[in-house]
Amino acid sequence: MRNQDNKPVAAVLFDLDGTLLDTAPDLGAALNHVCHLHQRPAVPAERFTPYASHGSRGLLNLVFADDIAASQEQLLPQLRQQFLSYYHDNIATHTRPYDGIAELLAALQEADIKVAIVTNKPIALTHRLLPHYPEFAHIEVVVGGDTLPVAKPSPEPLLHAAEQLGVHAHSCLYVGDAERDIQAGVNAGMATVLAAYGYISDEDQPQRWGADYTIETPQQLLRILSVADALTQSL
Ligand SMILES: O=C(O)COP(=O)(O)O
Repeated sequence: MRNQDNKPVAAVLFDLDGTLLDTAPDLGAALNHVCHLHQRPAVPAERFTPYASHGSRGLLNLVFADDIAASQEQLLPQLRQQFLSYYHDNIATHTRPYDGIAELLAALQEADIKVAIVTNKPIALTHRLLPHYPEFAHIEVVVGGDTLPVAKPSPEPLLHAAEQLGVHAHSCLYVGDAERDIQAGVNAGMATVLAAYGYISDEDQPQRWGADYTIETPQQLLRILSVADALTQSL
């Protein structure tokens, strides 16, 4: 694949939740822990999974939106602390890379395409989570939601990752499953790929997000890279 300047892609930047890792089961368990503490019924997976890319606040809002609003946000820090404390202690119980991610990352490595992770997950939790998965061991550039003063949809975290990788933003591809991911990629001047296998809810209208490409499986990313033919033979 070539970018607007007809240059090959030098780096692929990935969102984490809903793109590389299926984190929803552990995030949902944290939500249900908070529900239990507050005597609320547990939320089924089909209800929380589409919101798993929206962070602790997005998930807590599924149950506690009215309470948070009625308390004028006073309740949020307590709920968030309860959520994050449980998640910290149970971060990699059910979380797994999506099928094909290990092969995709290996193929990119073989093709000398650099890779980084740009997530809105707090960086301390990200660094706690990633070592559970050996397929990410070679990824040195990881930008979290609080690495900089601003998070996605700001382009800054993506530009920071490109700088760390030593590549121009225009030669990067950003892959993510949420509107803020596509906005951040567009704002950063990167080509954008919507991971349609991730966490997308019925309220979302991903066809309006303006992604340059859409993939239904991680392997499909190779098809949209100029190296696809050579690499897919090695898969
Ligand atoms: O934890 C979040 O806020 C979302 O994380 P993500 O950016 O990797 O989807």
